[in-house]
Formats: sequence, C-alpha cells, structure tokens
Amino acid sequence: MSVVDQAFVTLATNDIYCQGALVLGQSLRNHRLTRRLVVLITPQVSGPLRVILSKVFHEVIEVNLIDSEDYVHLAFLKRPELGVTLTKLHCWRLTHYSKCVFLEADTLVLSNIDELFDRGEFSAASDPGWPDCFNSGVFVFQPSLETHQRLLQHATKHGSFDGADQGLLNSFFSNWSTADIGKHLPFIYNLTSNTAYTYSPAFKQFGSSAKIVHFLGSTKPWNYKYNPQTGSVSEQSLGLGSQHQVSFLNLWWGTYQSSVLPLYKSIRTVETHVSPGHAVGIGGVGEPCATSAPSAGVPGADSAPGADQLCPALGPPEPTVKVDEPPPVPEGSHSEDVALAVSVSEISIEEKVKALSPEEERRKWEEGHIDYMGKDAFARIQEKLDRFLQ
Ligand SMILES: O=c1ccn([C@@H]2O[C@H](COP(=O)(O)OP(=O)(O)O[C@H]3O[C@H](CO)[C@@H](O)[C@H](O)[C@H]3O)[C@@H](O)[C@H]2O)c(=O)[nH]1
Repeated sequence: MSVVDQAFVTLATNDIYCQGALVLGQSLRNHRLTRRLVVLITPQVSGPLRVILSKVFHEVIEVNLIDSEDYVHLAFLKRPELGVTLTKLHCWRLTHYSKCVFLEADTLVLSNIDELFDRGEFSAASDPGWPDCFNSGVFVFQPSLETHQRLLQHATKHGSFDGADQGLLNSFFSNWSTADIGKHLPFIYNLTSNTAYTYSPAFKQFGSSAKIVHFLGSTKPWNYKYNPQTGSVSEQSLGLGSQHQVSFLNLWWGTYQSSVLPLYKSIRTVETHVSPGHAVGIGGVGEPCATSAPSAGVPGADSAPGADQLCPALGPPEPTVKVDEPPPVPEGSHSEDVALAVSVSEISIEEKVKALSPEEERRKWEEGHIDYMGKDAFARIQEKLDRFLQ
C-alpha cells in the first residue's frame, strides 16, 4: 500500500553527498518502500547527478543553500564545513506532505521503517555524544510554513550553539529531552556506526536489531575504497576509521555497487542513444533548464529537471572513462565534482578539488567567504606576512 501524502526526505548540497543520498534512497527502496522519496538539492549539484537522483527519488527539489557561516561555533564542532546543514530547514516547506521522516545522506536503512510515521513531531534519537540532545540525522516532522518561519526567526535571533542544524533544532525543540518519551526514537533508528562500540556489550546484545545506521563524523563511506571481488572496503583505506564499522561500510558499498552504479550505466546508455547535440551528459554537459516548473506545494522551490527535462547539450560529452581493466560493473565516469573510478578490483569515489584563480580567490574574500579554518587561517596569513617582510 502506498501512502502518497507522506515522504522520506534527505538533503545533498553537492555531488559527493548525492552519492550518499542515492545509496540511502536505494536502501529505502530495497525494504518495501510505501512512502514518497524526496531529495532537496542546491544549485551546486550538477546536471548528471540530478538525472540520476530523479531515477531514485520521486521528487528532486532545488532549494537555496543556507549557510550559518558561524565559523567560531563550527570550530568547536571541528567541522567547519557543516554550516550548510541549515539548508535542511527547507524540509518544513514540503507542505504537500502531512508528515515526513528526514534522513541525512550519510544514513543507510537496513529494514522497513514505516512505523516511524506513527510518531509525531518532533521525534528523534539521542545524540551519542550528549544524550540530552537529539541527533538531527533522523527525525520525524510535520511540514508547516509557520514552523519554517519560526525556525528561521530563531536562527536569526539566537544562532546555533554548534553553528549547524543540530544546535539550532535542539534549542528550538528545547523540551524534547523531558516532555514526551514517545518522541524519543530508540537508538536502533539512528545507530551511529563509529560510536556504538563505546558500549560494546550493548552493541553485541542489540546491534542486530539496528534499522538505520548513521555514518556520523568526518569520514564517510564514500571516503573508503571498495573491492567488488571480496565485497569489502579495502584494508588500506580502513586506516581512516574503526575496524568495528566494517560490516556497515561493506553494506553501504554493496548497495552502491548493486543499486547505484547501474544507474550511471543507464545514463551512459541514454547518452549513446540520443541524437548528437541532445546528449544527457555524464561529463557535465546536460545543464538544467532555466524554466523548470515550480514544485507543487513548495513555495519558491523549483523541481530539478529529470532526464527528460534537460536542456539540449552544448556539445559532445567529454571522454570520461577512467578504467584500469575491463570492468564487471559500469565504467568509470564523472560529474563536475566527482570522479568515479571503477576497475575489477577497486571502486572509489573521489572529490575533485577545484583550484581557484587569484581573481576568484579575491572575489570570495570580498564577498566575505573567508576560509578561517584553512588557507585563510590567521597562522597562514602570518606566515605569508613573515615571508613578505623578510
Ligand atoms: O557539504 C555538505 C554537508 C552536509 N550535507 C547534508 O547534511 C547532512 C549532515 O552533514 P554530515 O557531514 O553528515 O554531518 P554528521 O557527520 O552526521 O554530523 C553531525 O552534525 C551535523 C550538524 O549539526 C548534524 O546535521 C548531524 O545530524 C550530526 O550527526 C549530510 O548527511 C547531508 O545530508 C550536505 O548535503 N552537504
């Protein structure tokens, strides 16, 4: 039975997080999906990835990026990149749904979770780092323009104590820890894969009933390399994380290999079957049409175009294959920000680091986009000054 006024919702602001969203979407489909699947994306997501997302999600909705740019609090969290998670607040604007379950792009569903729709707003599981706070990786909510507005006002007035969405949501739904135990989701709905083992006996006892695993932290499944022959993440890349999460990482990659890579292959097939000049580009040639139709019920948000809504390509697709040996799975390909390398013995997803020209660097400074934690950190500037003054 399909319930069309309820949805699972996720967020991906770039092509890398889209890989996670795709695995999440497919994991939901693999466990008797009965609700709609929605992904919120931002303009940074490339055309090819939009096409692939539209094969998994019923709705691919473009929203504006919201960034706290609160580098001081984000530094405490040691995750300067997470200001953009405030973009998540757009999910309250999905008022064509009566109730939704939000799942971050770094979560993986292990069994059917329809029972979450029996819970009310705001239901979430404890954060393992501070259990009186909830973790905002999985939560049940009720779309409402009024709540959305109040959340934005709260953000403007009080900021977020971690610079990201979790701090903001915890101070907004501030009575969560005491008001209603029915709104406390069991930990098996947000099992944080890398911290569960701090209480190993509990994991031994209850771990097998986990329903959603959350790859919380700075090292994500897509940062590992996977050997499709052994069905395991490669030993070398495991140095990045705990040995304990291997079985979940292998599950994530197994889903990627069996359910996501074939989607890239089908796009490549489209690419070879359409007439010249109308290719759906894997190399970033299929750009979204400027005239995409507004999404029903989401004021101000546009539905991202699906495969059939892409503008004509501007030229032939770039050569994109990056393969060592004839692959058993789709060949390597890339979008604007992601390089996918596939060989018989290894699959990897790599983020392309784009070097900025001095003019772009200067423009970013002038617009106030300053990388306080990285290349614009005070120590680096001091070094440059010292070199200059020598
Ligand atoms: O560049 C980014 C970064 C994040 N996200 C989205 O935001 C989510 C949260 O970011 P992530 O890097 O996965 O954060 P976590 O490692 O899960 O860290 C924690 O901190 C976040 C910020 O408060 C909370 O949202 C999380 O629930 C909490 O677990 C992702 O899964 C994506 O859905 C993007 O789309 N693009």
